[in-house]
Amino acid sequence: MSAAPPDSDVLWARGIVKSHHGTPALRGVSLGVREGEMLAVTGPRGSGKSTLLGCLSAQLPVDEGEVWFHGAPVHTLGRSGREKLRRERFGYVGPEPQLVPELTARENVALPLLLAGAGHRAAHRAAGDWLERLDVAALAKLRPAELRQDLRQRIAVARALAAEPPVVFADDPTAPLHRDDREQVLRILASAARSHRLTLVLATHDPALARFADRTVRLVDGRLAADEADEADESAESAEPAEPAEPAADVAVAGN
Ligand SMILES: Nc1ncnc2c1ncn2[C@@H]1O[C@H](COP(=O)(O)OP(=O)(O)OP(=O)(O)O)[C@@H](O)[C@H]1O
Repeated sequence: MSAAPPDSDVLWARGIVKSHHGTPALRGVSLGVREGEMLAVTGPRGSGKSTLLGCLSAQLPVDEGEVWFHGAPVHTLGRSGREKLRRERFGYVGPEPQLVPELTARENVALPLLLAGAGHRAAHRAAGDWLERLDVAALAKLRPAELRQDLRQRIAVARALAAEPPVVFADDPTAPLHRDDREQVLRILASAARSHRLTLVLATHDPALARFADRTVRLVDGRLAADEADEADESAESAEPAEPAEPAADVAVAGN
């Protein structure tokens, strides 16, 4: 029997099972992500965080279970449907900055806007604005090979946000950054998400970074830790909109 996803959830997953070449990575994960929410997925190395983000962001097909985006099934899409969904609706920042080497920083950031149909001038103006927000405007004309990895990552963050997709996935996005820079980049991600009402799903094994989120779920060995699993099961079974998340007491980031 299959209940419909709650209207309040922009992303909703039930019973996701996923293995990599026979190695189980997710063993039945159910959760909902509310619109405009910043959700942190924490857990030790190898607990399945990247795999979960891969399944939610339509990069990886699930072996079993369901993934829904705005009430439409993702788990039934083929490769090209998933690619289209990713291109048009999702932003993604991985642990390694992946930029197009032939393009300048500004061209890299403008790319998703151009693919979304923006005009050249508007795309480049918006790209310049995002580079400025990430404190890398001075690097606009440089190519990735001319830049340090932490600076490339700032550009990758600008690129993920530039087209203001409804959902941004950030998989350990601060990994290549110096400790002092991590908080700043996280703040920029969080404040961009809040001011533009983007939904942000952040994987990190650093609890200090998870405090930026509205809500945290913890994966252990491919499963949600007990309290979160209970909550997710209830939500999946009842298909009722869940209560708004209580922000953690130490959430330090304000709206903008
Ligand atoms: N491409 C792959 N091929 C084989 N096994 C994989 C692959 N990707 C992940 N795994 C395995 O799946 C499990 C979950 O990995 P995953 O990368 O999702 O965890 P993670 O919590 O994101 O880890 P980390 O914090 O180190 O990034 C681990 O046992 C990992 O070794």
